[in-house]
Parts: sequence; C-alpha cells; structure tokens
Amino acid sequence: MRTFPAPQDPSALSNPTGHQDPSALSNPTGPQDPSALRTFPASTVLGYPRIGPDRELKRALEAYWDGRAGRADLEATGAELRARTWQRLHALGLDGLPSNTFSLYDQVLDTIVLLGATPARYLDADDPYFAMARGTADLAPLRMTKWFDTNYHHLVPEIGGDTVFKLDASKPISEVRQALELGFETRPVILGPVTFLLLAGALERLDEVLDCYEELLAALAAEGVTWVQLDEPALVGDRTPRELAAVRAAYDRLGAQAGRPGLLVASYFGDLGEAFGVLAATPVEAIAVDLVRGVVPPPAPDKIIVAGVVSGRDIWRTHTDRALGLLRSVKAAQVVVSTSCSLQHVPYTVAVETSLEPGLWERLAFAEEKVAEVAALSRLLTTGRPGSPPPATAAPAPLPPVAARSPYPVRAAAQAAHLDLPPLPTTTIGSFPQLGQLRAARAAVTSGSLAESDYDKLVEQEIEHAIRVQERLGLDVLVHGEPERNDMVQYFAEHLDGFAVTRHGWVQSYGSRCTRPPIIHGDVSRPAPITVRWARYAQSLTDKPVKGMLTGPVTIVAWSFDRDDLPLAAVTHQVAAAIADEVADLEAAGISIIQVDEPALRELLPLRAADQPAYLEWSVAAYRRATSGVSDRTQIHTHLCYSDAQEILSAIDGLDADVTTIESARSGARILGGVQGFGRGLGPGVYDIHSPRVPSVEEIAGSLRATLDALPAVQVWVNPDCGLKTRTYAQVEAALGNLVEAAREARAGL
Ligand code: MET
Ligand SMILES: [Zn+2]
Repeated sequence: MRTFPAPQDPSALSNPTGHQDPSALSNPTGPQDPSALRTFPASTVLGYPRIGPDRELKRALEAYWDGRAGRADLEATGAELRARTWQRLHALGLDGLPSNTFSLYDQVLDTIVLLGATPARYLDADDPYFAMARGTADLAPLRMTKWFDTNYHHLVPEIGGDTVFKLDASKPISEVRQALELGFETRPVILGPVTFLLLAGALERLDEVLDCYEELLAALAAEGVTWVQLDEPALVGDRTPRELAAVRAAYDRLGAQAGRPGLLVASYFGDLGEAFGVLAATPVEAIAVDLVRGVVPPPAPDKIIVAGVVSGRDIWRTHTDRALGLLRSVKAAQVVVSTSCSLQHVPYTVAVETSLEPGLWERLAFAEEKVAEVAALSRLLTTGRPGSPPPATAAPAPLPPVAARSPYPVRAAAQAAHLDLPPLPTTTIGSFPQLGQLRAARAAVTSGSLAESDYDKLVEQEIEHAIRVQERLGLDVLVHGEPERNDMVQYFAEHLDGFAVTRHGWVQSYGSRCTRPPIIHGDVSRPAPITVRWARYAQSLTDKPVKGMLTGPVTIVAWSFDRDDLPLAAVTHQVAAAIADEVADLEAAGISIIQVDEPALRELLPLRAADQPAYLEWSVAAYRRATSGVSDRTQIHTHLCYSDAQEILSAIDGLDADVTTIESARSGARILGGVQGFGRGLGPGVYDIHSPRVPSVEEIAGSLRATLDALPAVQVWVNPDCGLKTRTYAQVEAALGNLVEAAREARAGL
C-alpha cells in the first residue's frame, strides 16, 4: 500500500549546482518540463493532532510521570497513535502523509533535542526531555510561551555560549521507518532553522544550526525520503532585512546540497508578504502558503505551491467553490491542496459529537473532516468545476453605542465614599481551591445521577467556606471563589445563546493539557442572569464587599472557536453586550465591585505591527462596552495574567478599569518598570500562585515595597498574581495570612 507516487531519484529533485539562475534552481530539467516538477502528492496536511482521539497520550504521559508505567509503555502508545493517524489519513483519501508531527510533549522541545541543544543542567536528569518540559525537584522547566497567535504553548529553546549543536535525528528517522513498515512513505516535518533560532533569540547561530540541518537532510535522503517539510511560521510576522537575509542564506545553502530530498518550506498563521519573494528566489522546490489568512502569492512558475485553503484554525466546513476559486488562481508549477496550518489546533472528529443542537453538526469539520475536504478538493481541482466567490456574510444585529463613564477622579471619589476601604486593600483574583468533589458532582449532574438542587447546595457550601476563610484571614475585598465554574470561559459559553460546547472536542494546550474550546455559531446573547445568584449569596454572608466575577468578552472569544461569517470584532462586541447585561444585574443585586477578567487580551494581538492598532481599538472598546454601564460608585476591576504586559500598557490604560490586578511576582516584577504615570488602581501580584510554596511575610513585604516605590500608595492593591484554584486550602490560607500581615505592616509604615 503506497500512498505516494513511486519515489523518484532524490537527486533529480535537488539543485546540484547552487547556482542562482532560477531556471536551474529547482529542477535541473528546467521549468519548461512541468512533468519533472509534478512530483509532490496532490493533497496533504501540514500536521495532525497527536493527543489521541480519546486523549490516550495524556493518560499515557500521566501514567509515566506518576511511575505507574515505564518509558516503553509511553513509547508504545506513541507508536500506536502514529500508526492510527497514518492509516486514517490514508483511508480518508489523502495523498501526502506527514511524519514527525507526533510529539510526546512539544514539537519545539523535539527540535531542541534534534539539534543537541538540551541545556547542560538537564543532561543528568533521569529523563532530560521531561525535565526540560516539566522541571524536576531541583530544576525549573524551560520557559513556556504561546505558539504564535494560537492557544498552543511551546517550550522556549535556551541557547547560550555553551550550546554546542549536534544532530540527533533518531526521532524523525524512526517515525519514517515506522511508517514505511506500515506501507506509507512520509514527508518528515521539522521546525525550520530560522523560526527555531528566532524563538530562541539566537539567529546569529544560523551557520552552526545549518550544519545540523544539512546532516539531517542527508540522513533522511539515505532513508529514501523524497520530501522534507521545514516549518517557518515566523516568516508571517514582521521580519527585519537582516532576518530576511538569514532566510535567503539558509535556504540557498540547504537548497544547494547535493542529493537532498525535495524541500517544502511551510508558512502558516498569516501571509508571507515579502518573505514569499525571498523564499521563491532560493532553490527550495515547494512553498506552503496560508490562503485562509493570507493572499494568493505572485506567480511562481518554477515552484510547487502547497495551498492552504482548508483552515486548520477553525472548525467550519470549507466553502468548496470558494476554495476551488482560490486554488485556480494560484499560478505555479504545481498546486497542492492542503490545510492552512497543522490540524493540531482542532479536535479529531465531529462524528462523536452526537448531542449538538440540530443544524450545527452539519456545518462543522474537525481534523478528520478537514482531511476529507482536502482530498475531495484535490479531486475536484482536476475536474472542470469552476470556483466562485464566497456567499455574502451575515449581517449582525446592530448594537447601541458604547457608553462613556465619568472621568476617573469623579468615580474614584464616589467609590471611596461608598466602599470605605483601608489603604493598600487586600484581595484575591477570584478562584479558590476547587475540590475534586465538585468536579465529580458536576459530572454526576451531567449523567443524571445527582439532582441539580443537590449540586447547588454543594456550591453554596463551598462559597460559605471560602467566605469564612477570607473573613478569618482579614482580607478586605472578598470573592465567592468561583466553585460553580468548570472553566472561566466554558462556564459562560454554557450559559450564553450562540455558543455550543462539545463533548470530546479536546485541543492540546501544552504537553498533556487539553482544552475544549466552545464554538460560537450564532448571534450571542444572555437569556438569563448567570452568576448573580452566587454573588448575591456570597454577599449575604458578609459585611465586607464581595467582588462579582466575570470573564471578559475578548477572553471569551479568544478561548473559543469563532464564527466564520462575521468579523471577530463584531462577535466580541456581541459577547460584550451579553456581559454588560450581567454587569448590570450584579450591580442591581447590590454588588459594588465587579471584576471582568481579560487574561487573553494580549493573546489575540496580531502578529504584524500594522494590524495591531485596529485590534487594540476594537478589543478595548468591547471591554468598555461590557463595563461602562455602571454608576460611578460601582468599582470595575480587571485582571490580566501575563508578564509582558508592557507591550500593551496603553491599551490596558484604555480599558479604563478602576483597578487592574496583574501578574507580576512570577515575572520578577518587570511590570513595575512601566507603570509610572498609570493613573488608576493597580495590584501587581505580590506572590506567584503557580507553585505550592507558601511565600513568607518578608517576601510579600519586599514585593510590596517595590510596588510602593513605583506607585503612589493610594493606587496600590495587594493581591496574588492569579486565581487560586490549582492550590490547596492549606497553601492558600497560609499564603493569604502572610499577605494580610504584610499589608498591615506596610499600612503602618505609610
Ligand atoms: C487566568 S486568569 C483567572 C482569573 C479567574 N478569576 C481566577 O481567579 O481563576
Ligand atoms: Zn490570571
């Protein structure tokens, strides 16, 4: 069972001369002979989910980490998942199968190992790979960050003066061999040298890294590999002339290698812009372009264009005629039908989603369905069926204009009189420890074995417990603890019209962690109050103010799959209007502080600087739509939890929240450098909640002193970095007790 056309002599694909004459570059027989170029499979995908249709990898990883299974068990699960993936892709009619898209944890971490760039301190760990991924008792893990503008997180390569690159190609080679044994010739997918080094901030090491890539290409050619995919998503962002020169140098050099496999340089998550011309001038044979987010590239008669017309980022069926129209407008030596990016960002299949509302199921395509679409499009491309423009987009119901609040000093005075808080007020970010009991109870309600009213009682007990703990510790502004929420976005999605939630729609967030993003499929509105009863109950238990806690509109859309027939800005404003309804009801229920969290505000920031101002304008306006309907004396808080907030500090200012709590301790208080001139309340986190460690009074007092050096005391709030739901009550009580004590000491010193 061969899935590729018979492999060609690999040397026929490469450029033996390294010469700059474009006609000689990609093919020794010249572009006049298109049959010599027509060597790429007609359809492919850039990558595929790997966590397993039933999250098998997650369970295997956890068993291995807990010592319930050995490394061999883990490897066996990996091998089985890979085999199932190739078999499935083949059965769905896909021609070009990728390999090395599997990962036990992360593809960037795999590239670190591939290039021998494991930092020395991890080499003595029992399992250096997972030591880098998760840390050990003695070692912190590598830093983790978002994979471009997705919700996937990768580990950040750490390259220093002592890094000596040395190829270890065992992973891609063993995957190629495994596939061959199953009868599949595959195209190994490797993170490209330029993107790898840009992620590491070490582009100056390009020559050394290219030595490894040359060696890798030779090793793969020796395995009979005819095509290699080198992923360069960094090329869809703003690149300096120096970086573009590095792209040119890298692919001129790799292209010049004799006897190498064909090279596909894959871009995704946006338009290549001028990087397309740079790549087109190198000897690489094929370039993958994202035609969902990018535009049709200029004619490239001597290149194969792998055209990403099926979105790897959304969950909607592809509009066939529109995709065909795009495919037919690409002028190239060959046009290959593909996905816009790896399918790792969508769940496995809609086939198992049997309880979606009527009419929605038919509109959805997850990974399997998208593969079938790619295969079908490649068949249609060879028929005469013409393409057509997309159908007209829906018209959203108009929303009223965003109200303006009074100037901050007016509000601040009204709030001070109404709330009567001490200086340096203490508070938390919202969630309190979530007991397994609650999660089990939620599952029992879903399965029908627990009555809703019994579950509600359990939630009330948790709220009461959280309130009593906070009162005893002496916090000033209390929270109800969010025990009713499975997740800060999914909970709201379940209570808003226009959203659907899936049963099995898991997408890898990082390592073994998956999320189930809700699907926005129609106009959003709030049929009934969502959180009001819990906030009212919590407030009834105490004289201290209890914050109402909501998730903001930008975060809700950022962590959901959005519509394909309305601009994201319009959808976000609809969500904002729904949240505004909830804000109004909380206020009417006597809640005088309302926090609207926007931890994802920065996540949606476009990759190209030119696109950022427009995004910040509509996202900030959506936040204000959600929060600006309240009276002056109602205090609006927001919470952000990432360390590089400086980048968008002026947008945070634009949110116009009365108080902003923000992660700070975890990132070494870098944020304090940028807050001079910030005019409203600010609570830079005084301790990191990600670790079970209990911070001492002295440590918190130190954080507080640093904050008071940067900001006038009247503006300062005292709070942890983020919510406490991953901690235990023992840790939380000890840490918050110390926080309250440190705040008291600081007050005395004012
Ligand atoms: C990721 S930010 C989390 C905010 C939320 N209110 C919580 O405390 O969990
Ligand atoms: Zn947070």
